[in-house]
Amino acid sequence: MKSRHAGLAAQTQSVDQDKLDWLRMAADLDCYGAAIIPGLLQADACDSLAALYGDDRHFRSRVVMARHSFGSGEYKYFAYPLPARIQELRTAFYPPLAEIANRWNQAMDIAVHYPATHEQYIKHCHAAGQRRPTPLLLQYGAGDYNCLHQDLYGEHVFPLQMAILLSQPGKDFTGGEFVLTEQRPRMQSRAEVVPLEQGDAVVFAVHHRPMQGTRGTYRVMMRHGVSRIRSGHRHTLGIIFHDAT
Ligand SMILES: O=C(O)CCC(=O)C(=O)O
Ligand SMILES: [Fe+2]
Repeated sequence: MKSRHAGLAAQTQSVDQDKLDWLRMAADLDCYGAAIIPGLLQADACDSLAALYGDDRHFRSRVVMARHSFGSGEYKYFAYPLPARIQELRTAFYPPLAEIANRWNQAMDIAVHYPATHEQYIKHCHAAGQRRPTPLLLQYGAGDYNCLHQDLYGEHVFPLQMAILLSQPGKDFTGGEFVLTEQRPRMQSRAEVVPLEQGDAVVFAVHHRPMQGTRGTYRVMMRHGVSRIRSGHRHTLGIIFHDAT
């Protein structure tokens, strides 16, 4: 067990290893469907990523959430080539998350196996017509919110994704909590609020995860969203590992 998780950490060399506790993260993902990575990005890195929002050369499209009843606020999908830091995060986090995803698929009896590297995985997406990049920057103002949803963009779904809070709660904005819900079969939904500081990442299940019950393993449906921003502005970087049709 120990060596397997040491192996996980060794694969994310371009991110600060001291910040990563894969044993805890894997356990949190198994128990709650989400895990926090405290202080993944420094404040200046957060600020410069958030500042990209105004420069349309980095993006392939802009979505005004209210137009699609997704909530209120807006986001932009990055274009290829992704900014270096984002490409690096996507590549570095994929291998350890693929190990967890493969373990989950085994537990849920799903016959899909994720390859070891993101480069290999994205080739599968592209071959299946999912060629458009999905990393995104989100921007919310006072009164905005993000409805509970799942980021599915085609047949190929990598079951874990990551969001990094780029703004500072209490200073840049108030409200705007990251929220997850889980729907267990024939049971009422449970909500989980994920407390994030600026630069923290949350890794979470995209659409479902296995849960050990008394009569075996079952699938829990997961959704995520953001509660209403009470004041100020909030930016998030979203890293989704599959591409879109
Ligand atoms: O703004 C947030 O915290 C949520 C972003 C989101 O929905 C995503 O990254 O997929
Ligand atoms: Fe999302």
